[in-house]
Amino acid sequence: MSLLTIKELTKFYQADKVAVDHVSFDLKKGECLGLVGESGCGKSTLARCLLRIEPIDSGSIYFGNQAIEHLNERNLHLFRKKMQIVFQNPSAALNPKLKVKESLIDPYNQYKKELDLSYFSYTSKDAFVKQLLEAVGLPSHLADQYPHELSGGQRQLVTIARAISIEPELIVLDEPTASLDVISQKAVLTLLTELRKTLNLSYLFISHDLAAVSQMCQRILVMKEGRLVDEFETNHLFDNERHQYTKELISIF
Ligand SMILES: Nc1ncnc2c1ncn2[C@@H]1O[C@H](COP(=O)(O)OP(=O)(O)OP(=O)(O)O)[C@@H](O)[C@H]1O
Repeated sequence: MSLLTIKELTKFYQADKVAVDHVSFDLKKGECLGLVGESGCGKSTLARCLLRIEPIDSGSIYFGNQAIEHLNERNLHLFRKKMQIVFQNPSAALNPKLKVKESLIDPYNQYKKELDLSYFSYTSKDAFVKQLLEAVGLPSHLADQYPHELSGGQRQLVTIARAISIEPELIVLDEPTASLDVISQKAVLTLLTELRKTLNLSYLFISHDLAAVSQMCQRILVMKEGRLVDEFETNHLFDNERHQYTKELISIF
């Protein structure tokens, strides 16, 4: 069953500069779908468009059976709680003036009226924050610290804890390990794989790193200059019929 279906999505920044060009794909429930391509090819723009963070110029976005491309903010609220994003730079994603526990509780406060949590349970703010930190392997004392007191890897784990706190159905991971050292990268990817199974999540995993994508994902989309040029099951990565650009990406990974 498709969780997300994108049809002919197109986004211009200027009249003559297309960032996303008639992109179509679907993401199945429970899947980790990879999106690779070089810097500037339009990956992040596509992510922001499909989450309705940015307006689109044409095309359709279906979450389940519901077209969401024209919904107003009020009607989008219900869908926003089902879709979360983890950005590349955790320092920019966390408010430096808020303690970790304040950042972690924010999505819960926004959506609590509509939430029906099955994995986490809310008895008190402190107990909820503790569960979230435990879920990503962070010690509970970090709840009272500020982002600048954490390492880059810890900060990214906090943004992941925040994203899973409302048990979304889909998480868009936009280069979630790009700002981390190799050891933290591996830890974050391992954690994300475990969380997907435990919380029954679906991921759109965006990266320029084909090695990381092929390790995490069952299926891969390849983007070049705003267009999807290749789409395949990961076990067909090395097949001969791969697009020339995919072969170029393979040769450098
Ligand atoms: N807010 C914006 N205003 C104008 N042009 C933009 C804006 N955001 C992105 N672009 C342009 O759109 C194109 C796609 O950018 P985008 O950030 O989506 O690429 P990307 O594949 O995610 O790159 P990276 O891997 O470096 O993050 C680029 O040419 C970029 O310069």
